[in-house]
Amino acid sequence: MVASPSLELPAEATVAERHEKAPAVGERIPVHSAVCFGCADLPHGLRLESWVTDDEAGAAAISSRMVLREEQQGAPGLLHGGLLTAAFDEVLGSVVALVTRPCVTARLETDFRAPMPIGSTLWLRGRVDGRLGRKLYVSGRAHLDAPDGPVVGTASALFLKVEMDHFLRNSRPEDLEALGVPAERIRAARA
Ligand SMILES: CCCCCCCCCC(=O)SCCNC(=O)CCNC(=O)[C@H](O)C(C)(C)COP(=O)(O)OP(=O)(O)OC[C@H]1O[C@@H](n2cnc3c(N)ncnc32)[C@H](O)[C@@H]1OP(=O)(O)O
Repeated sequence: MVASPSLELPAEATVAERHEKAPAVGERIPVHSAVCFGCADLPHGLRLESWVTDDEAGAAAISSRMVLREEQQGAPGLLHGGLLTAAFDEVLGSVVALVTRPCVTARLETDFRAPMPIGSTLWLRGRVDGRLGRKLYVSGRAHLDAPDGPVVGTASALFLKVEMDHFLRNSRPEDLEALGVPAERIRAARA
């Protein structure tokens, strides 16, 4: 499958290795926010669990697991497609965070290759294919019921490195303050 032009890895892109302070191969990636729909242990969340994995080329890579639950149906008995895209957003965002942070999703393309029955487990993989300036090019695959099970979905995405100001300007002030950001700093970013 050919990615959309803006998702194609440019020839000048370089290998994106893990940051020296990122978790090591085999380590679990911690929940990055207690309210995250993707990784936090919330009743309504995806509850993805992720681990750092090895990569032949030395690029940042992760493996993730997600159990498909009753309340996630689209067609009867099958996973809602948007939730696979949400799962890829989390997995690819998490792998990018091993290289640099903060980053946000600019573009994300999902290919749905086979239905995903409720009750099964998705094993997802994410890899940073390359970096060029602020742009991180990533790809992912979802396997059914085993890390090497049938491929049910693939994704390509572009993430962009942003400054903390992105959140200081756009997140709700009360959420930032709950994280300990001084109100003064929030006001200054919005002035
Ligand atoms: C520890 C953390 C773990 C995280 C895991 C969870 C992951 C969840 C991640 C998310 O879901 S983030 C939420 C969803 N994304 C957003 O809310 C982002 C909303 N969009 C924006 O804020 C801005 O559009 C964005 C920061 C992405 C870009 O604005 P900028 O002003 O910084 O970029 P600019 O427009 O200058 O473009 C920079 C380059 O990127 C390119 N670009 C920007 N948006 C693009 C796009 N959508 N598609 C393709 N290319 C794009 C643009 O063409 C340009 O290319 P060149 O440098 O070659 O000229």
